[in-house]
Amino acid sequence: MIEPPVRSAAHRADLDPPERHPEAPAPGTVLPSHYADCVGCGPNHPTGLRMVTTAGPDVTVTGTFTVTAAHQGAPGLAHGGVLATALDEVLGGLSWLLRKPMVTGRLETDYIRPVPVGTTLALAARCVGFSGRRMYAKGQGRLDTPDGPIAIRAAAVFVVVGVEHFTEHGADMTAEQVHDYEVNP
Ligand SMILES: CCCCCCCCCCCCCC(=O)SCCNC(=O)CCNC(=O)[C@H](O)C(C)(C)COP(=O)(O)OP(=O)(O)OC[C@H]1O[C@@H](n2cnc3c(N)ncnc32)[C@H](O)[C@@H]1OP(=O)(O)O
Repeated sequence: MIEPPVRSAAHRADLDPPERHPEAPAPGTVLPSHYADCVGCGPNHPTGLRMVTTAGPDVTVTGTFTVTAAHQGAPGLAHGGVLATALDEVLGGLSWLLRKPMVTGRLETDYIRPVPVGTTLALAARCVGFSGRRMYAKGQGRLDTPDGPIAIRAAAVFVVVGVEHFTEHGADMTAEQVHDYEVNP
């Protein structure tokens, strides 16, 4: 039997408010790729999304993703899982402003409009608040411009983790490299 998910990314009213870290990159700063082979932002990934993300005010991030033939599901249209990846990446970028390593615990996505190959999605993410280690966030993607029609929306829970999450479960990652993320965005 396949069990359905047991949790929700809908945020409660009593969250601790998001706090932009005092050393967060200034609004307008282009955020670096956190890993050169990342499918979301890595410049070395052959068919990755090559996303570029930018710090916004408060605890917000914007980003762009241009859909290519490598990202199709139906002919000429973006695959839904790829679009979820784009949302995951821009939401994950909130880590840079919070200066906390975190991983996606839950990602809920509404697909509102088809996204044709050649579209540049204008993505945005905002931290809604915290409950313990859980960071609640919301995101959206608009067609072609930041005021274009909304194509996708997301609600997400990220879970704050220690560096051992990456050093124990991942590859090619030392605690010093993870520390670099914390001090050298
Ligand atoms: C400064 C750094 C900058 C870096 C920038 C990088 C940019 C990155 C861009 C990349 C973007 C891409 C990013 C990616 O793609 S990240 C890759 C995809 N995600 C993963 O691989 C995560 C896999 N899951 C796990 O490793 C564990 O299950 C985690 C670590 C998540 C929790 O296991 P752990 O044993 O540690 O903790 P816990 O089980 O005691 O739970 C702790 C708390 O969390 C709550 N909880 C747990 N799961 C969920 C859930 N699903 N929904 C809602 N809540 C959840 C739980 O109820 C509890 O709350 P409370 O009961 O205490 O209140």
